[in-house]
Amino acid sequence: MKQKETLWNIMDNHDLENEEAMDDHVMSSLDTPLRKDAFDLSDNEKIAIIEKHFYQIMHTLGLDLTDDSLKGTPARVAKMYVKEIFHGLHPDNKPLARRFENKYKYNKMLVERDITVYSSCEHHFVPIIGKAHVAYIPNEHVIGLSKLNRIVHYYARRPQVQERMTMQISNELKQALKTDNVAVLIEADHLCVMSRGVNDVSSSTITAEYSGLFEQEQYRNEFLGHVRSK
Ligand SMILES: Nc1nc2c(ncn2[C@@H]2O[C@H](COP(=O)(O)OP(=O)(O)OP(=O)(O)O)[C@@H](O)[C@H]2O)c(=O)[nH]1
Ligand SMILES: [Zn+2]
Repeated sequence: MKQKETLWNIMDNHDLENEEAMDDHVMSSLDTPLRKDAFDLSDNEKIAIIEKHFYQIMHTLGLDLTDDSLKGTPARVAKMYVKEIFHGLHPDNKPLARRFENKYKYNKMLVERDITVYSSCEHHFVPIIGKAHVAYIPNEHVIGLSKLNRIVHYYARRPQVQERMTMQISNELKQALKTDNVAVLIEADHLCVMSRGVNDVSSSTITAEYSGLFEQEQYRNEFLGHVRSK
């Protein structure tokens, strides 16, 4: 209890500093807008602060936080935010995609399709659920297949808009693979569109970024053919 109080004091001081830092975005328009001091707190400090705030949200909604089923929820939500669904906000959690020499001289398209996208809408903090299809045509290098999935997951696990997520994944793949020949297509359902607001459960959102050879119709069509074939 003593330790928790100390952490909550850190939060109160931190909030004051944050107000001053609010407009202090340091990154490019493609980066998720994070403040300079985004990484000053440890994961455990963040969890303690979020837990306190989520307790207040539930309390304000009138929920009885002495109830057996509810009392652990603020801590559960806080841990889930920091360790799971917003895990991709911290650059330490970025997957390492070691490059291997393309020793087979494979110079055709590699497509990794149906990669699960589980993200969160940054406007409403509700899920975005869908699939990403990514492809590249190698030059000198290849990376492990699972790294394609990991790169998608890393950028999905943060508050997002689908367009930025698409561009972030595309840029990361270009850097990791040292080629511009990269395609990214994401099809996703936004719970903020389905379960509230306009309440449309049948629409979905498609975004795509084609670079290098994929700007040419021939390669783009081949990619789309692979994505659509089952
Ligand atoms: N471009 C884009 N918009 C998104 C994405 N996710 C959610 N949105 C939209 O963000 C907008 C936020 O608009 P607001 O008018 O401020 O929010 P709102 O009053 O809750 O809007 P409604 O959803 O129409 O009820 C909504 O139109 C959402 O559909 C996304 O990935 N990309
Ligand atoms: Zn939303």
